[in-house]
Amino acid sequence: MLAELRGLTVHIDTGRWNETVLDAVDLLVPPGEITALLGESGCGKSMAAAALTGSLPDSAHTTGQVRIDGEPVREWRSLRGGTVGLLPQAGVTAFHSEDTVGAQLRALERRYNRWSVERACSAARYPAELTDLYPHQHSGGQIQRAALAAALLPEPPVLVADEPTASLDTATAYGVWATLRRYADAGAAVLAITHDIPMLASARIADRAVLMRAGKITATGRLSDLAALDDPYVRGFFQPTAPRP
Ligand SMILES: Nc1ncnc2c1ncn2[C@@H]1O[C@H](COP(=O)(O)OP(=O)(O)OP(=O)(O)O)[C@@H](O)[C@H]1O
Repeated sequence: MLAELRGLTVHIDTGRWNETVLDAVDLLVPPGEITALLGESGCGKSMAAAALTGSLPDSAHTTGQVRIDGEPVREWRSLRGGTVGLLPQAGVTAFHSEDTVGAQLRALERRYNRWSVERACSAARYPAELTDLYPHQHSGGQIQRAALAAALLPEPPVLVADEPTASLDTATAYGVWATLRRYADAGAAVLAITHDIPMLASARIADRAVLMRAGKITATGRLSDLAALDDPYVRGFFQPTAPRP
């Protein structure tokens, strides 16, 4: 399934301040691939994820389209979870607070009848012995992996992972990237938002990378092609010692 943003502009107006957070963004997330979305903090990556997963804030005004397999999306409720899965940047927001993570994962297993809880937890590197804990009793990295398990359970053909490895040690992060790689190899369209460029580059995990700056897509290509660009903003991502302009 191909997911895409077409000419998507998102303007946020909270009444106290307003800002254009996405500016005519064209973004392709093809099946069978991991597309890495990179860019400096606050440039709009999570907003692009929210647009693809139908979870923009109420204060957002949009123009342009979100398309799944070429068809403009009008009714998000029918797509969420089963068709388009989201691993949110703050994993704890994937759960409600009143029930254990295990109970919530089992509810997803029953609802979608796709992956088992055991399979999803193992793929997400989430330790099964934690399932009796409530969401707030987890560490940041633990709840992030629980949220990945929750996102995988419905086996969505499109998976958006917002900083899937941000709170993880290197070995666990590598395991999570390997899972996302296998998930894409099985046919899913995966969009991974990340600052974990050294891991992406060394393990050749992503098929393509898309670079954002101030709400706009500024470059798209293989990671190695982007790394070779003679642009100070781009170089800042690949050579962390160089100050960004
Ligand atoms: N719920 C919200 N309501 C209003 N504005 C928001 C909301 N969430 C984010 N923004 C604004 O949208 C802009 C883009 O934020 P976004 O979260 O997409 O950045 P990001 O690239 O994902 O950053 P980071 O790498 O730090 O997570 C920021 O200026 C931010 O202040």
